[in-house]
Amino acid sequence: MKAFKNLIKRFKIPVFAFNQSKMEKDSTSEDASFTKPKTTFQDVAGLDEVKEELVEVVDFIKNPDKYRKMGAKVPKGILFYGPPGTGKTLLAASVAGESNSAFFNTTGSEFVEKYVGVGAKRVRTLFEKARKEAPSIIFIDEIDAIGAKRHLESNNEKDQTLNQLLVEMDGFNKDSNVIIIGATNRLDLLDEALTRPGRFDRHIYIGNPNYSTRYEILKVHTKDKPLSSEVDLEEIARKTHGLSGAHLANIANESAIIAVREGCSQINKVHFDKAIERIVAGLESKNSKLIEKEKRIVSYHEAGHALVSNTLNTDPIQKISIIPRGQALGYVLQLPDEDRYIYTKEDLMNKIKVLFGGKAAEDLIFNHTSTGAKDDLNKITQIATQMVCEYGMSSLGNMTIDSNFKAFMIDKIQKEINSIMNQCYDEVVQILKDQIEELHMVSNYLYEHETLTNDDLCKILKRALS
Ligand SMILES: Nc1ncnc2c1ncn2[C@@H]1O[C@H](COP(=O)(O)OP(=O)(O)OP(=O)(O)O)[C@@H](O)[C@H]1O
Ligand SMILES: [Zn+2]
Repeated sequence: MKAFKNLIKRFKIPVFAFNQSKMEKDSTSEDASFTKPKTTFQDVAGLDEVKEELVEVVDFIKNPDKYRKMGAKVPKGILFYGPPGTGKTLLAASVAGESNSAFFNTTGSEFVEKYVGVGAKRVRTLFEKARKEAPSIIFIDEIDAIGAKRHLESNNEKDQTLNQLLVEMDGFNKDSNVIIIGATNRLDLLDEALTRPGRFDRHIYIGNPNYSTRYEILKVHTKDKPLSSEVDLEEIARKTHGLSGAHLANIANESAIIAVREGCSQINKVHFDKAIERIVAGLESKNSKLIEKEKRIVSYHEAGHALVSNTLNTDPIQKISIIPRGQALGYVLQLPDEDRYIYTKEDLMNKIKVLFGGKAAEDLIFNHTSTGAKDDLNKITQIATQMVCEYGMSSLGNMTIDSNFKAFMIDKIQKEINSIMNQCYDEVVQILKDQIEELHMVSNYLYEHETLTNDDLCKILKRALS
């Protein structure tokens, strides 16, 4: 038994999943306990853009006067949203660690009680305590448990709890130096009262990690573990597309446990493979070949969007990713250069063409389309319909067609919509055929790196020219 314990120690297998060893309990008052985490931004791998934003928050907590003198508004509420296990709690703890604040780690469901008034009282106590211990960070995980839209279900107790939270946030003394960080997997479920300016008004998306971030996360979680020399973390990062940071932490931990079980003194490649298999099998029955194939398809799909957008000189692409996000397979983040309210016919046609870029690329390369184009097709149909029925941009002439009229003209409308869509689609296919080499290059880049910025795209296209 002693030998086993020593092995556990050697592999640094944590007894608690969360970095408990880095936390010091300072208080155990039943209703509102807090810790002083030692977690820093260094414990959070990747997520550089998010950390950059949070550095400012940390500075604010440390030097509130500097900002107040300038009349700058205190950030009060920050909302992290995105899929589970992506480091939201870890980030909140690291803000507390970096700023040496008291960390109140709570969950929305803790406040939801059977008895009316109990949740509200808990919120009150929590804020009182946080103000007393300031600077403090109040972290509320699964904030949707109390902050879901109020009209969806009438629950007196929940409403009271949410109201109390709003009252506390509004009543914040400007000098109190308490920051609340909420986390949710579903931003869309939250009551607008919570997300409006002055409350949780900074929304930060935290998504699943890309290849290089997965590599960094693996490094963090194996740093104190004895790895045998043939273990290749880059290869493991490549194999774990679509997994979250929590999954990766789990894989590192699981492989250590397997190594202990097998009586080995180091963690080897086989241990990792077994651990990956176990974690992935627990998630879905997909085998890795299927995942690879999907990844190929999505890479071409997103590369198609990007190339068409670039060719037509529409709003520049900010970032493309093939990491699944919600229902969409991959996504293209396109930022308009300026806020626009008026679009010409050409603008709208271009929008349709960029949207067709994904489907056209799939058709061209694989000779068939996946279900991943559904979202694009929805948008295309909507724009084309508006062009015909609302903006007078078809050969039906300068007229708007309301729903009464539509029933009589449905065939004609359909014909116009089809003609717009076909014209756009054919042009897009031609654009992609003309740049088939570029399409392969961009797609390969995406497959490998999983994200692509506008700069990356420009570099690839320049290389294609030379
Ligand atoms: N970027 C990262 N760097 C290092 N470790 C990470 C990272 N992301 C996740 N982890 C690991 O995954 C564990 C779980 O992450 P965390 O609890 O912060 O996720 P979460 O987004 O709050 O999840 P949930 O939505 O389920 O509450 C962390 O304790 C850490 O070990
Ligand atoms: Zn698409």
